[in-house]
Amino acid sequence: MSRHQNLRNLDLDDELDDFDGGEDYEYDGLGDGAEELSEEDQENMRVGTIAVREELPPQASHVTDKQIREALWHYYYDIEKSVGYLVSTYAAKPKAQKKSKAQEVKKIPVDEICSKPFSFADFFKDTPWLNVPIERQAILIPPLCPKGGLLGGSSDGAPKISKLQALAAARKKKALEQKSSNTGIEQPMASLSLDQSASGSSSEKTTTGSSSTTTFGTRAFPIRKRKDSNPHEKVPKAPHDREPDLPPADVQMEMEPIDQAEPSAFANTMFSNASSPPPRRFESFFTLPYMNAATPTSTDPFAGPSPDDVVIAAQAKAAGKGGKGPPKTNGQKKVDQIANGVEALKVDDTPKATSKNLDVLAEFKKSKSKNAANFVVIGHVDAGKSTLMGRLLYDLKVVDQRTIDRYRKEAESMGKSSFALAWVLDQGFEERSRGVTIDIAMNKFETEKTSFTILDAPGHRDFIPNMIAGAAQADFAVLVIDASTGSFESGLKGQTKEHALLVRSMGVQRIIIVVNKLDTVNWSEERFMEIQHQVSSFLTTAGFQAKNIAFIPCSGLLGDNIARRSTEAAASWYTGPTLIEELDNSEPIARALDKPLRLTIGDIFRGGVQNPLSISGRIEAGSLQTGDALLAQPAGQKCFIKGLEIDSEPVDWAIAGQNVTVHLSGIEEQYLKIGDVLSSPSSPIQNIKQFTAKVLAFEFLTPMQVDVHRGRLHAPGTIKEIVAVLDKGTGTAVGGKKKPRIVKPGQVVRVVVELDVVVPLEAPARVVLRSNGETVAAGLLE
Ligand SMILES: Nc1nc2c(ncn2[C@@H]2O[C@H](COP(=O)(O)OP(=O)(O)OP(=O)(O)O)[C@@H](O)[C@H]2O)c(=O)[nH]1
Repeated sequence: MSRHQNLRNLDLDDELDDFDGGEDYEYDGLGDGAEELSEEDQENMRVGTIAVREELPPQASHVTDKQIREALWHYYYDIEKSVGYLVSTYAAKPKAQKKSKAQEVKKIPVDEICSKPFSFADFFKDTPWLNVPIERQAILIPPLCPKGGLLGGSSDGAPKISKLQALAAARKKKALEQKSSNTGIEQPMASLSLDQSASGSSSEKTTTGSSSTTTFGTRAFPIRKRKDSNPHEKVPKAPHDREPDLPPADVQMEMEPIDQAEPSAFANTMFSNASSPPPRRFESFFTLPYMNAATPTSTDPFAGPSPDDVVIAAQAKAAGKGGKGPPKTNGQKKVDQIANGVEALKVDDTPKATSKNLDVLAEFKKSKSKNAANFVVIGHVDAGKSTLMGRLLYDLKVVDQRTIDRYRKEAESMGKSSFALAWVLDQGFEERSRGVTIDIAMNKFETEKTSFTILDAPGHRDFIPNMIAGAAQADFAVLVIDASTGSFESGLKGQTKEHALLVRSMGVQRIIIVVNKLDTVNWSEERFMEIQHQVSSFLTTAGFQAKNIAFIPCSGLLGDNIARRSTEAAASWYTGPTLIEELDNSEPIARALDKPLRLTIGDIFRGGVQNPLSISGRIEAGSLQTGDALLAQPAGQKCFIKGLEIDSEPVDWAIAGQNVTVHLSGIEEQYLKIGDVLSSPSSPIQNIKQFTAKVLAFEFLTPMQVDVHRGRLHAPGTIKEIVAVLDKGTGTAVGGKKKPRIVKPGQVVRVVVELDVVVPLEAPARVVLRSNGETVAAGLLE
């Protein structure tokens, strides 16, 4: 196995067992010192060097062992490629072969060629008439589209004139006309005027130039409509508004008196002189909406105050500052009046905090509300997570029979009948058509003691960020394992381990393992025990305490051991609790009720009539009530709570652990994004650009670029420094003062991460570091 395969097949358990305490090591496979290579690599290198040496041709015999080793390293011990590389790089190039006589070109002195008189007969002597050898024939490639010519079309058989010719002809003609100054002479060019073209027979117009005839009528390609150069002049239109046929653009320019474009302000300033005709006013062309006859017009566009000046002056006046401005015109006064009116109409929309000033903690104690617990459902793709939760909701009558029947019908029509239960959670079209969960699905159900929120996380590795968002809100996890033959094993290599490690490193302590799809292995107790054995040893290595791990054999599809005990005879060996019983056994979770408010935005809703801007999320710490002021970070914008909802019911207050919808006022939508944090302005969360965290490495870590995830917050950053490798048990630094430059998977390290942007983060936030789509580490801010 090469070093690369080694890395891919790395077994975390073995790595943890082999871990020597985090000594530094530097890896330079290309150094001469073979001691830096693994034993396997050294052996590969030795055998490879001998093999390459044997394969090398004599002219490459001078290649050194070092060069051979470099080539082997580069080509992953591929002998053939290494030899090829060495020969092409180091072997002496074969001397240029002597050219054969036939190839030799006889050099004829230039003088000789030039002095010889040229003879066509000689030149074509080997190509008898009409029998030119194929290799000497020219190939004519017809143009893909009709050749572009003058605007106005082709000349249809008549000799074509170029643009330049047409222009020259027109100029010549004009000059002649001027010379003759005979007003009675028919001016042929006048026939090209727009008026004429519009009124005459439109299909064919003939113009006779001094030397050529151009037919406008048959167009080989569409012409671009030429803008009427004199828009204020009314051009009689042909009946039915038919577009007149136009002459070539450049010819037309000669014929018509051209409305010159008005020089730019810059040109006017630079080049205008007294003799220049006064620039034409645009007002004569277009009536602009804000112009009327009463508005005084001036030839100097900058003579009066600009619209901005008008508004600024009006505002200054309204504020009582601009009393001593220059005398104002009637028009300006009018504008001022309007501006003042608008100012007077302006409503002060600063929301008034109509708080009931409740003692939320006392209200909470009084309310005797049930325990609230969030759990995240994790596991490898297709382990049956959504089906299991759909079944759970169905058996608890949270979802009715009619809905399930409808899902079943719809799923059947898409050829995915086995996904009907999963559709209770997978609501998106893509999720349903692809049969995979993409985003976190939130559903609620209640047992006697507890009100649960299910966070159904996607199993697919592409959606790990969504899974992280779910894990960040979870009090405990339900890990679903597909027990069917082969699936457990592939799941273990896939997301089963990654998910379990992620939730643990994010602070989740309790985990329930659902050994699912046991119906596919006929409820084999042996299979269950085998899975239990392997998974529990992995979980304890990952840091879960044995007392916080529970295993339940289930079939999500059929509903065995979920809300009811299995009636299968083959499953009679199991006498433990059902999944619901196990969930209900969970101890109440201690909440940070009396800490400052922290609410991470999980979703943003906009456009409601009564509540144009609302957010939802889980209160991580503290409490809030209607009328409270909030601070949205990182934007640093203050806002107010207009209303609160829990489970779509309006409430006056909410407390840590609850998922809440907050209707906001006093803030623009642009200041809020998913992952932002709402806190109380008196104890705000700080925006930071750098943090230190204690993380568990899942992959090799070096100072490298990473994406930092905290719930739904994602931000790019860099591991700036690996401060120390830590002892997993005690958390103290090991390996002396020397800072490690690389961290092995399985090591716990303290790292300093610098972010590209400021984000609201504080200890002990759970963070996950990802790189190139892989989770590389996860842990807690210090
Ligand atoms: N035989 C059997 N099949 C099951 C069971 N549970 C789920 N399945 C099937 O497994 C397939 C995948 O189920 P899902 O519930 O979509 O799996 P998932 O883990 O939610 O998938 P992702 O969310 O995409 O990771 C579906 O065809 C289910 O019908 C079970 O207990 N027994």
